[in-house]
Formats: sequence, structure tokens, C-alpha cells
Amino acid sequence: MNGTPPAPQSDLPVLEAPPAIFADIVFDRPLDHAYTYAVPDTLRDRIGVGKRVEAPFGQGNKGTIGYCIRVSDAAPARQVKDLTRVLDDEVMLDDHLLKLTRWMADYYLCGWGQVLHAVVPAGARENAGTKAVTFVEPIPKDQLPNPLPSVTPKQKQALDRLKKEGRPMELNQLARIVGSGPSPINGLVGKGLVRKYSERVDRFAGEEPAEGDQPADGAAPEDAKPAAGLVLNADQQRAWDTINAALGVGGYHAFLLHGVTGSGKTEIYLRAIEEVVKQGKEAIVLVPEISLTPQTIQRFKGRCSGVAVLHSHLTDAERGGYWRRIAAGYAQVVVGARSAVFAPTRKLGLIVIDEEHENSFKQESTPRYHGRDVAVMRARLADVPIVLGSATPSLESWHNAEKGAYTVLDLPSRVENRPLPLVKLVDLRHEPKTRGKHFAIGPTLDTAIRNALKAGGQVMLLLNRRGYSTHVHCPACGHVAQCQHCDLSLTFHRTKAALVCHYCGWETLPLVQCPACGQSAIRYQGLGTEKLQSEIEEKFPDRVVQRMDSDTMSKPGSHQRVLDAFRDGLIHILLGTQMIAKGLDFPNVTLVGVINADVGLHLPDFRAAERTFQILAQVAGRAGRGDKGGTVMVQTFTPEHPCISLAGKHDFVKFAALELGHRRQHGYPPYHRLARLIVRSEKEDAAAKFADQLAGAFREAVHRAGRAARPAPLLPTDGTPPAPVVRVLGPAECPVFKLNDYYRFHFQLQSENSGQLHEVLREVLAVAKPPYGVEFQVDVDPYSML
Ligand SMILES: Nc1ncnc2c1ncn2[C@@H]1O[C@H](COP(=O)(O)OP(=O)(O)OP(=O)(O)O)[C@@H](O)[C@H]1O
Ligand SMILES: [Zn+2]
Repeated sequence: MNGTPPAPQSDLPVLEAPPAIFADIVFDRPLDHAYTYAVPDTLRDRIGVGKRVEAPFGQGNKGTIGYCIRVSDAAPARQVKDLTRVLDDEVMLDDHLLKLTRWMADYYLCGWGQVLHAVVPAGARENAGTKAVTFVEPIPKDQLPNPLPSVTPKQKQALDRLKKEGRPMELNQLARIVGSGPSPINGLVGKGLVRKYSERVDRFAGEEPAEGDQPADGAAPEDAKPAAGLVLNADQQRAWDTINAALGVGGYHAFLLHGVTGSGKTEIYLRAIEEVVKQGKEAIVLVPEISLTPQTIQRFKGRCSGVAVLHSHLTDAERGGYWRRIAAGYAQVVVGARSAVFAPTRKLGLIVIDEEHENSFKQESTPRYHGRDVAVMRARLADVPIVLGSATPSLESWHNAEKGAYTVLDLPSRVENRPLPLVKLVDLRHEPKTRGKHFAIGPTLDTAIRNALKAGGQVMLLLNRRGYSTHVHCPACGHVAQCQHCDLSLTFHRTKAALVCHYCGWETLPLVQCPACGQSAIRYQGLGTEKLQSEIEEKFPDRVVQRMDSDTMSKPGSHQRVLDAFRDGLIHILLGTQMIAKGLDFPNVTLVGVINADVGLHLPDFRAAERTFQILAQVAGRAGRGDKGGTVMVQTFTPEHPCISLAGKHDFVKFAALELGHRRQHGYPPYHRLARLIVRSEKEDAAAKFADQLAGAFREAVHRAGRAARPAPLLPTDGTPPAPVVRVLGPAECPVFKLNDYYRFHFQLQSENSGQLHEVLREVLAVAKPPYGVEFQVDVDPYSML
């Protein structure tokens, strides 16, 4: 209850006691409003905007962690409860981050508290020193109980995640990831499937003690080395001059650094960062998770001191340690994946996003934000320049550049006048068979590999599908091996000797007999990286072949070990999924082969062509980065498709113009905004019914808004176009109808006008209440359409 004295009234003599104060708190819930609490006297000095608190909330007034977003002395009309605790000594979120997260809640239509919960690492509130942390790890296979005990779905999820991680995880972190309390995981311990142990960890664990580790109070770090002897070429110089001028003037300015692969974009980032650090400010550099290799990190650490690296393998405690160090001004440069966009820098001077087209910047769980878009918004709020770099910019960014919102800086050629590699398209429809059979590697590519290796070069081969056989079926009755929980066919993994669902991880034994008709002639077809590896090993028995995909690279450090060995020439042929396509700089790679360029082209997704172009251009960019030059050989059934033929000509500009034409014609982004709503339930009928209701509610809202917005006379006579409208498309079954035992329906809202789209969304979502057992998700600017 409210224990503070009532606020003095104006007609009474002023009381001794200070006026009562109240704090507005948001919680990790999909709620749009804040809750007011009274601040007890004992907490008066500790409360502050941007701090975390504990307060009684919900059923049974359970102590719940929330975030203070406002402190005031205006007493609310109703009596309110007291705050229990203030958790943070220091303010965790400054004004910019509060504004940014508020904007995210509005734009991505979720609770402000949900955003804050996702943004502030759980480990950040602890004080310095060490703490005991409970870790869990899977029991080794040979020590598992026999027979295996059954597990609940949550436990299954936890086990899978733990296996995928490939190293011990903090129990609390795992519980949070699977959305449970600790009890399902403790249950796994009881069942003998998981081991639990406790360890005291340094709160700054995982961080190397950086030399000259001190707050950046204006002084340039003395050991920031100059760019060692590297002279910028004319294009680089022009780009750098432009950015440098903007850094001199200060203020928001967005640059799109469009530089072909190997054009020296990173050098530009480094100069900009050095300049910002010299000014006593801080820089945030976002890179795709997969690019967070020691090679990349070394490039930054070699040139700047005070580099903090944030990646997704950090424990909560580690992440929290970094967060506090950054907030205390100990980091001049923060390099990290998506979530590093929230790094609590004190004096932000610059944001850089490398490979800005990468889809991994989009978060696929609440809050479903796009790191690039949030970064641009942060740069605006902080009033600092931002540099977005890519060889294949996203069409969203390209469109922004065309509109004049971003300044394009072009690096049209590679450094040291190295040519871009020649790309040869191999039409698979005309490739002859070998020994009566089609192999993954056709005769043309086969010859090219032999020649490249003979000349002492190295080879990279891309196949964007893992596993051995991607299609397991019965030729007699047509039965296809499918996941029990998803509408997805299973992939045969030979090393594991199992059929695996690539979505939910469900596994079953390989089929010897058809479960439908009893036939025993099961066919294993469709090509994955595992099968490609065995074909290559057979064809090139005296060469060292290494596969790189999420199956072989699950252990921490394995990625780097392979890349080091490849650099040292210990591996001749490196094959893998798109993991090998990004950012790697190996001068001795003279041939890049694409096994099947069409893999992602026919997905029901309006970005399929864009993605195909990007991955081809990126993987082609790995060839010929040294003096020996290089070629790219692309096997495809559709060489005439523009995304393939233009990638072959390294012609991004033409591809972008063509694809943007399609997007405009069909009302897709970047011309129209999309919001995707997914309704799911374990009961198909219930999901279908609510999807209909929800879509209906949107149609009504659109209708109302349309009527209200339309000026009288109904048809404007002065030539102004009619007010933009929101269209509702669907509902329909999702392309992957059943996922993880949930039946899924979706529909889309489409509009040229983001404001109207959001108005309609807010209006309907404020009152949308799914029945028990049904859930829905809103995805603003969606990337996944499946
Ligand atoms: N002006 C220059 N002269 C010589 N070498 C340079 C120059 N600028 C950069 N380099 C070197 O060229 C190589 C390629 O540069 P960098 O990796 O920055 O290219 P990039 O544009 O980022 O490529 P990608 O998009 O393929 O990742 C690096 O080893 C870099 O040190
Ligand atoms: Zn599945």
C-alpha cells in the first residue's frame, strides 16, 4: 500500500515531509501502457528514469521486474501500490535509448517493456565482482539412461537448444530461451539427461583485459595505429573525403557505401572509426553474426584500442559485463551482431553497418525489429552519421538512396586494379551425363576444379543445403518422409544416421521400408552438402576436402580453425552453405563453384530473386582476391533468369532497377509497407476461425478509416490522387502450414503509407483477443514469408 504521506495541498501550510513521488513502470508484457507506483521514502534517492525496478504486478502481486520510464510528483487519481526495490545503481538506459526503444514499441507494435527486456542484457544489473552461476550441459551419449525417459515439449526444446549450443549454458539463460522457469530443466537433470553444476564467474568474464583500458574522456588512445602504409585509391579517397567532411560537421547523415567485393570498404570504416575516436567519441559497428570471425575482430583491434565485441555466444553475465563497461565509457568501439545496435555508448559519434543487406539483422522473435532500420533511427536520434556498406545493397536501402535519403558512395572496382572474377554460367540442362549419371559436379566444373588445383590455387564450392539427401520417398506409393511436427520433408544426415527436420530438430531413424505401403525400395534423393562432400572425396582422393555448414561447425572455434587451415593452404577444397559466401578474404582462391544457383529461387517469397542475386554476387566475390586472379563457375537450370545472368555480370545497378520495377508493379516493399499477421494454434479449426475474425476486423477498420479519410466530394476533382489505402490480403494457410505442432494461417496488410498502416494496426490490435489456445504474431516489415 501507499505508505507515503499524502501530497500537501496548496491551501495548507507546507509540510516538512517532501512531496510523494511516483514512478511509471513498464513490464515485459505486450501491453501498451505503463503502471504507476508510489516510490517509498527508502527508494527516493535510488529511483531514476532508465533504471530497473521490482514491483508487485499481476495476479497475486508477484514481484516482477520492470523498467522505470518516468518519475513525477503528480499523484495519480487512484491509490497505487509501492515499488519493492530499485535494482540498478546506475541508470541503464539513457535518454536516447529510451526514445529509441519507445519508437520500436510503436513501430513494431509490441510492449515498450518487451523491447526493454530484450535490449538490456539480464546480466547487466549485477554489481562488480564474481557470482555463482548454474550451468547445464547434456550427458554424453554413452552415459544416457536406457531406455531413454520421455520428455515434455519444453524439455525437448531445452535439450535441442543445449545440444545445438555445443557447450554448457547458464541454466537461467536456457530457461529464458525456451520460455520456461527452471523446473523443466531441473526435470531433465532428474531424468539423467542433463548435468548441472555451479561455478563462480567473473562478471567481466570473457573479456580480455584491454591495454590502455580507460574511459574515453576526450583523449585519443595513444596506441591507435595509423593505417599502415596503405594508400587509398581514388574512389576510396573520394568516399572517405565525403564521410570525413560529415564527421567534421557532425549531425545525422546516412551514407550507402556501395563497393564491389574486395573494393576496400573495411578500410573506409576503419578510417571513419579512427576519426571518431580521435574526437573522443564512440563508434558502433554492426556485422552479421557469421562475420564475427577473429579475422574481422583482429582488423578492428589492430587499428583501434578499446574494442568491445558483442556476439550471441556470450553468457548473460558476460554480456552484462560488456554492457556496463560500455556504459562506463571503457569501450571506444563496439563491434557486434544485431543487438549491438543497443550498446549503451555515452558519446556515440558514428554507426557502421557492414553487409547491410544481410537478413540476419532481422530479429525473428519479439521485438521483431530490423537492426539496420533501428540503427538508422538511432543515428537520427543521436544526430550522428551512419554508414551502410555492401556490394549488394538491400533494395530498401537502394531505394532510399534513389529518393535522396541516403548518399551513395561508389567503389566500382577492386583495390589495386584487380579485376572482378570472370563468371561462367553452366547450363545444367545441357551438361552431359558421366557414366550414365548426373553428378553434383558436372564435367565442366570438374575440369575447372582440376585445372585450378593443378595451378596451385584453392577452390570454394557453394551448396546452400545441408545434409545428405534432401528428399526421402517411396517410389511405389509416393510417400515422402515428413516431420511429425511440421509440414516439412525430412533430410537424411548420413553422419548422424538419422532423418532430421531442419526446422524443429525432430529426428527419426532412416527408413528401410515405406511406412505407408511396406515397399522396401526407399529412394534417397536430393543433394545436400554431406553428399557433395563424399562425391568430391571420391573424385579428388588425393586432395584435402573440408565441409563448412552448421553441422560441422557447431563447436565454438571450429569455424576459425577451418578458416585458418584454409588460409594456410592445408585445405584444397572448401565446400559449404552460405556460411562460406560472406566476407572472407583468401587471396589464393582462384575458383569458386556454385553447385546449384537455383536452390532458393523458387521459394514463395518476393525477395527470392534478390537473395539469389546477393548470394551469387557475394560468393563470386571470394574468387580472385589475390594476384593470380580467379573465375567463378555457376551451375544452373535457369541461366537466363536476370538474377543469375546479372550476378554473372556483376551488374547490381541493372538488377536493382529491374527488380524494383517488379516490386513497384506488385505493390511490394520498398514501395509498399507490409505487415504480416500469423495466427497459430495446435487446433487447426481454432486457428482458421480466429484468422478469419482478425482479418475481418482489419477489413472493417480499413473501411472505416477509408470513409473517414475520404474528403467530400468522393472523387477529388483537383487531380490529387485518392487517399492511400490499406489492403488486407488473406487469410490463407502459411506456405509451411504446420510448424512445431502449430497450424498456421497468415494474412498481410499492405499500404503505401506507413502511418495509415500503423493506425489500422494499432486500432485493431488494441482490442484483438485470441481465444484460449490461439496466438497471433505481428511482423512489421517481414522478411520470412514461410
Ligand atoms: N587502397 C588499398 N590498397 C591496397 N590494398 C587495399 C586498399 N584498401 C584495402 N585494401 C586491402 O584489400 C583487401 C580487401 O579489402 P576489404 O576486405 O576491405 O574489401 P571489402 O570491400 O570489405 O570486401 P567484401 O565486400 O568482399 O568483404 C584487404 O586485405 C585490404 O587490406
Ligand atoms: Zn519439424
